[in-house]
Amino acid sequence: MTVAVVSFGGSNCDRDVAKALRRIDVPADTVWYKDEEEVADADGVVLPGGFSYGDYLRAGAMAARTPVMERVRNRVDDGAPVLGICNGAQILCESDVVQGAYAQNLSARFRCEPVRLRVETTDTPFTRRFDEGDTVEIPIAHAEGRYVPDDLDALIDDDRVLFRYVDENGEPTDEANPNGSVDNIAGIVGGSRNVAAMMPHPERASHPLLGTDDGLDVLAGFSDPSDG
Ligand SMILES: NC(=O)CC[C@H](N)C(=O)O
Repeated sequence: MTVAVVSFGGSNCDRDVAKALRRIDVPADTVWYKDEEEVADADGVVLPGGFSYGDYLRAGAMAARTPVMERVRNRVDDGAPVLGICNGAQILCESDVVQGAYAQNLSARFRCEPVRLRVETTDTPFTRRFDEGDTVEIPIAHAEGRYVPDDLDALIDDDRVLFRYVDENGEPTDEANPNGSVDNIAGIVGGSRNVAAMMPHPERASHPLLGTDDGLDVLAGFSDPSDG
């Protein structure tokens, strides 16, 4: 599986994700957003974190309107694994690939800290290595991370909540919610369960030296399923 990590002007986590993927033997490289054919040919796509176009208008709003997003949408429709991380998640919402929107954190502050997440569904490439209810530690770093779904009931009924922010007991409390996301939602699933959007950064949890490598099991969604 060859993964294209799409770099926009202002992306800043693109090389980190590509490196983390290569650590788990997934061939991955950054692809400039103008190189649309490379995205069209990739087996999987990551929209990485950062501040595309300086977060002007709303975070992700401008990147969502670049032509490469048509290619990303095609890969989603084809069933390829596609992951939006932080700014990438915002871009997926802004382009209506997944439902909902990201608003400013309730604290009105940029929050950069480790958070605990509970795996809410294992029926996605990105969580198939977990058991439902497992918790992982993966850092966040955002100012506009308050997830507001269009239709919360539909998300829940379709089992499309990927992660929730939880406390040390695995409970989705207000204190554990770093940004005021509705129902503590930290990640969601779209398409035919092959596309996911999440605010925490798995590439920042990809080596014991970073304090946790829990994120590698998420990125393993791009590995061949037969590798276990
Ligand atoms: N780390 C990121 O991707 C930041 C996302 C976005 N620019 C925000 O601050 O909300």
